[in-house]
Amino acid sequence: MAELVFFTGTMDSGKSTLALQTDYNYAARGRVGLVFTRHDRAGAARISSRLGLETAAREADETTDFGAVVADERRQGRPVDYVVCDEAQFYSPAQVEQLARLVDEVEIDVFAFGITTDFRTRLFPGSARLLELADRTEVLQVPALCWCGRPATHQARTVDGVMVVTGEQVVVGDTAASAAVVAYEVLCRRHHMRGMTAAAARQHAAASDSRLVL
Ligand SMILES: Nc1ncnc2c1ncn2[C@@H]1O[C@H](COP(=O)(O)OP(=O)(O)O)[C@@H](O)[C@H]1O
Ligand SMILES: Cc1cn([C@H]2C[C@H](O)[C@@H](COP(=O)(O)O)O2)c(=O)[nH]c1=O
Repeated sequence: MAELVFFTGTMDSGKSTLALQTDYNYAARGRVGLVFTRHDRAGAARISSRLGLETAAREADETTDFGAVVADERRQGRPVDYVVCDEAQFYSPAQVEQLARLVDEVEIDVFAFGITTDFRTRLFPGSARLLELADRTEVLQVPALCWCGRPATHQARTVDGVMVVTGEQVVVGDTAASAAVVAYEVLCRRHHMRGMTAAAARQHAAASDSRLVL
């Protein structure tokens, strides 16, 4: 029985790595898949993992109709056994519905990978639809950690190192501290709600130390 599975976790929890592994393992057994992504950090039509793997993929944009793409492949005599969708938070709810129909009507497995919430802790529309429709939602097993050591559950956006809570929902970026002006940091809920990034915690600690000295 085909399934729609949503693999989720914070940024940096291994989703793209798992997407690439999933495709590799299915392809190794002779199954034929289509691999999609949207707005990967490495650029259009790429899937990149922080473990160093990177591969070509099909870029899904807002006009992509997954049902039509699969039908087209089949018309040209190419079978499609499964579909891998990375950065699925960026897909529209309508596109997630197309993926669900591929599972139900064409018996194709769909493996979607993405974060659930944005930097304001609000669901991405595509992720909300995946949570609503998936046969299974799997949370990645090795969590990224907040600076305090708790498993991270949310991601903060920083602009020039300072956490922000307003802005466009979609801004492609990385968790690396060396990243450009806009970067992301994974946090536990407690520290996200307090606006306490690692840098803010260090400043807070330094200010407390200097008060003790005075
Ligand atoms: N040098 C490294 N050695 C071991 N594991 C690493 C290394 N660099 C990154 N990773 C692993 O890769 C994970 C991030 O993988 P990635 O697929 O890019 O995540 P996501 O797609 O969820 O953002 C990290 O949580 C970490 O476990
Ligand atoms: C929180 C948040 C993230 N993004 C972007 C930043 C990255 O380009 C991707 C997540 O990639 P990953 O493979 O899970 O690391 O999403 C965004 O656009 N808006 C946000 O609020």
